[in-house]
Order: sequence, then C-alpha cells, then structure tokens
Amino acid sequence: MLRLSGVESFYGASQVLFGIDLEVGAGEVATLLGRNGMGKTTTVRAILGLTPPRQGEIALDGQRLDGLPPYRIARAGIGLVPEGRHVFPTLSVRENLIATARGGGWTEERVFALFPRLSERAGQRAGTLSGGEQQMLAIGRALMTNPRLLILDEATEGLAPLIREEIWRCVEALKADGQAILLIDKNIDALLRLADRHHIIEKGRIVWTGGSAELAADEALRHRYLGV
Ligand SMILES: Nc1ncnc2c1ncn2[C@@H]1O[C@H](COP(=O)(O)OP(=O)(O)OP(=O)(O)O)[C@@H](O)[C@H]1O
Repeated sequence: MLRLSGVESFYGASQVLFGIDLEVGAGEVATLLGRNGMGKTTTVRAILGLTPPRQGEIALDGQRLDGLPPYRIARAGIGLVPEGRHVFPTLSVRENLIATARGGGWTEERVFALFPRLSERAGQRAGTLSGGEQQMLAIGRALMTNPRLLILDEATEGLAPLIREEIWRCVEALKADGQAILLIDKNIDALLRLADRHHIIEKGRIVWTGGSAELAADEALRHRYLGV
C-alpha cells in the first residue's frame, strides 16, 4: 500500500532523512518509533509532499507520490491527523466534518457512531471542545476524506489516560474495518498491542523493522532506541 524507499529530505542545506525505507501493508497498522528529533515528523512531511524528498521514492498502491504537490497527494488517499489537532475553532463539530468530506464510505453518521461524544456536541463550536474531543474531531475529519492511508502523528499526546484509551479503541475499530494506518506515538504498550509492523528511526535512518512480538521481546532494543 504505502512504500518509501531510500527517502532523503532536507531543510534547506541541512539533511534530516538519510534513506528511509518504510512500508504499510493493506489493512495494516504500522508505526514509526524513535526519540525526539530523529525525523518522524519530517518523514510524515516527506510523505505529504511538504518536505519533498530529494532522493528516493514514495508510492501508494504503486502510484508515485514523490514530486506531486501536497493537495494531489492528499487526494491520492493520504489522510493526516497532524500533531496538535488543528480543528477549525469557530466552526461547529458538524461543519468541521463537512469541510473535508469527500465521497466515499465515511459519513457524518459513521463518525458520530465511532465517537458518540461528538454527536452529542454536533452543533457546538469546535474551539470549545476539550482537548480529547478536539482530537476525536481531528480524526473524524481525516476519515471524512476517505483516506486509503490514515496517518496519526502524536494523536494521544497530552491527553488524559481515559481519553487516550478511547482513541486507541477507535484505532482498533478502524483496523478491524481494514483501514491502513501509520501511527507515530510514544505509548509503546498500546502500539505493541495494536500494530502489525514497527519501524525505528534514529538520526534520519530506519535502524530496525519488525513485528510486535519481536519488539516486545527485545528489551535492549527498546532501551537503546526508544529509551523505554
Ligand atoms: N523547519 C526545520 N528547519 C530545520 N530543521 C528542522 C526543521 N524541523 C525539524 N528540523 C530538524 O530535523 C530533525 C528531525 O525533526 P523531526 O521533527 O522530524 O523529529 P521528530 O522525530 O518528529 O521529533 P519530535 O518527536 O520531537 O517531533 C531535528 O533535528 C530537527 O531539529
């Protein structure tokens, strides 16, 4: 489904990604793990065409994405829930969902079924929602674009444990539904439970790829690259 090979990206003259190989299979939940500043967000920006790769390839279901402008990449089927939420604060919950809607299986009703809290607040201005509710709305809004691949960048950061669990339940439901997802998050225990495939990034390079059982069993690896 999504495949990055040898992706190198720069901010001006400063190289940040040194050959990223990453894969998310159809219906798979994959992760990108690593400490702060290792290049996770830059990898997401490379996928979206915001920090376009100077080397390497990015393909979605065989279609090359690298070199396309960001709006074409989004339209090709990449949905992003960015770090820090970014819902439209003066629009209502319902208006936020409608704003990004594009024909497909996801409707307002389905998003409300996934997050009943949002349905109770459908007419409320998004800026007045709690942080957790805004995050649910950000996920709902990304789903309304009917993405082939959904990317969650630090979706549970700063959320209370109960709300975090609710986000993980949503990811689980989406996975059961066959949605391909790329997760970036610090909650390794949840990721071990949910994900099929993990990638560890260190200073702009993927240094390890494997499944949850291998990662769970390798304490030295987790300690070395993730500090946990
Ligand atoms: N706009 C920018 N200009 C120059 N360098 C940048 C820019 N954004 C990030 N960097 C640098 O690129 C490197 C990778 O940053 P990136 O944000 O991708 O890391 P990250 O793994 O997502 O970390 P975090 O979890 O802290 O967000 C860091 O060394 C960072 O300082």
